Amino acid sequence: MGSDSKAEVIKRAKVLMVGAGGIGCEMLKTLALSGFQDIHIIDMDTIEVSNLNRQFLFRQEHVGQSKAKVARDAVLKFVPHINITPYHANVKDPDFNVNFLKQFNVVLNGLDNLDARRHVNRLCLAAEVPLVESGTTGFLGQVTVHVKGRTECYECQPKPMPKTYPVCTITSTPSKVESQNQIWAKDLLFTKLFGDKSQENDLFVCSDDASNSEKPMEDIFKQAPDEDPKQYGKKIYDHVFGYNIEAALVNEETWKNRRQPRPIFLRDALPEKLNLQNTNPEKGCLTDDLPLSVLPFLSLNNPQEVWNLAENSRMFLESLQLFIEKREKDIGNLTFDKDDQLALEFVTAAANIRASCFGIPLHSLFDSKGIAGNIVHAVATTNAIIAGLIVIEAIKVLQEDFENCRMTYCLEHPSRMMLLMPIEPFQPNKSCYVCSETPLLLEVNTRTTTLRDIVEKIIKVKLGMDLPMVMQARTLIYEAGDGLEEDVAANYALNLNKSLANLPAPVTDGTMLTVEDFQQELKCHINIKHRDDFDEEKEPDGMVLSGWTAPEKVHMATSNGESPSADHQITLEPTEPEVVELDAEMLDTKRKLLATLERKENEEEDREVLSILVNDDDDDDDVVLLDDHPEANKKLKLQ
Ligand SMILES: Nc1ncnc2c1ncn2[C@@H]1O[C@H](COP(=O)(O)OP(=O)(O)OP(=O)(O)O)[C@@H](O)[C@H]1O
Ligand SMILES: [Zn+2]
Repeated sequence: MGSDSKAEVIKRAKVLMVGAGGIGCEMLKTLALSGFQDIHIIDMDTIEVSNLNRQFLFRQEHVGQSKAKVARDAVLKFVPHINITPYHANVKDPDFNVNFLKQFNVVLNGLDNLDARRHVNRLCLAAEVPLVESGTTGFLGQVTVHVKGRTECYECQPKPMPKTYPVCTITSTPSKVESQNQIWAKDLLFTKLFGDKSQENDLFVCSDDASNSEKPMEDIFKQAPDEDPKQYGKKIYDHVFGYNIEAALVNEETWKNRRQPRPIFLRDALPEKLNLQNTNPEKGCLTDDLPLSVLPFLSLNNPQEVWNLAENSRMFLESLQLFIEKREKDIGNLTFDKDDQLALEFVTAAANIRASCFGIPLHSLFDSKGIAGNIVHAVATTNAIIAGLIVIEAIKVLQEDFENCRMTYCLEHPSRMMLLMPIEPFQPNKSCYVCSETPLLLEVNTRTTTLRDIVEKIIKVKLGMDLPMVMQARTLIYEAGDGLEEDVAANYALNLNKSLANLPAPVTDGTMLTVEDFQQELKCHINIKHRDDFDEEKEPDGMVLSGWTAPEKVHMATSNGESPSADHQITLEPTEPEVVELDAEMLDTKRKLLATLERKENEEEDREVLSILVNDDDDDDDVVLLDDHPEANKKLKLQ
């Protein structure tokens, strides 16, 4: 496609979009309006009410339907004569293998988790298809370009662990991102009970049982004047953790690709005698000096402790009751504040009960405070800008104009008068175990560590392989998968429980293991180094893996979802714009910041795409206006 004109490459391109959420909806619209004719979309999710505020291709009547399919139908309404092929599926399904990917000219990610991003990165490397990767968190975002052999791959550099959390799908599918339950508890339930009651959300959904009740559904959250607060609390409990979950289960489409939740009713969570026990603080015990709290009355004094389901259930009921009895005048005006002790107790309990429904880890009050206090709301405009930049980069890739490809960071505050910071893509990292053959090093006690530890904690979790095969020299010591012969599977099961040194082909100091995942077409080598002792605090796994891109803790709040894209280079600290400049100076010499005032050859073309994404009638579509700039209204050209 190299020497062809832009219009031609766009017309002939076959593109794969992964993710039809916040970024994905914007991206599909921009692709279609830019002239792309053949677009495939994979998304495993169904539409939630909480998506509607920014995933503008979806409407209320689409709730519960496949995102990929509804996005296709919505776009075909305004661009009817193009081909859009939706797949309501997980990109990790074996159908989307390397051969499937090879049919595409470019892959565009609009994902929200590290796991799927790593998987797509590996498929793209194996299929030799360029990848444009993206992520947003609030006002921050980034687009990066990954071309095998030319630029670093998505996994060449460590990924920061986000300290902030996106507002995610908070209604029926919190299977991956644990913070989703905190968001659900504070933004939906807390608000519904104690804040703006008119807020529209999925909480009204009832199972048939509940909807048979005489009261209209809206009334469920309203406490009747003569209603006992305890009874009211029990009713809310059963509604949100029992009937709502039952109702969500009805839509089989939603659970096709994920684990089903279990409804929890109060009678199952709390033995009747505890349920009846009146722990609610006697009015005399509560003084104005102390913050309202249920903790002392339930003897839950350690904020680091994770409460069990019964404790969470009691906390839920007691804190709700206390709100009603002691803070009646605030009700209707409250928004969650992590420093409001009672609110935090309520939100922690509600989030944990919901996590129990979904079989995901619960959090202590302490952790919950961190999570609930650090949630970043998705900003539709950031998604639109990022989607536009993805399309701009995709076009450069299709034209094989790799020289001009840029990784672009969207900042919250201008730095060097720029809100969009373009950076030349980096060279591949020669010691990346994903895109180069460099072996990893694993320090481990080979006498005490089992093969299972290595497979689960290292190969699956750290290296992100799904169906690994492990070889010691020529001996196959483990293989995952369903189609194994019975005796072979039994043999591997035995191996899993053996320590490394006791395997049929012993793994000891100096051994090199070969690990391969056929689906991802990823093979890597692990050199084993025996070590007797490990620091329990710093090395709790009893193993140290070097040479992989471990998550790093940095200040940046990144990514559309739980993990960021390639973003290790810059510390985006909104209150200190100069940080960008300082950090940039420390970058490799090849890593240059580019002055965006400089007009580029392809600026005219980029402008067309940007005008689609900004979607504004005025002809300033191609510019970014900077806040607080001394030269008011000075306009910077986007590169
Ligand atoms: N493994 C996967 N296979 C297919 N689609 C995936 C996979 N992982 C994530 N996705 C999709 O990527 C999209 C990410 O979009 P986005 O971050 O806007 O998420 P969301 O769940 O729609 O919204 P939010 O999380 O902000 O509430 C989602 O629609 C999600 O279904
Ligand atoms: Zn790499």
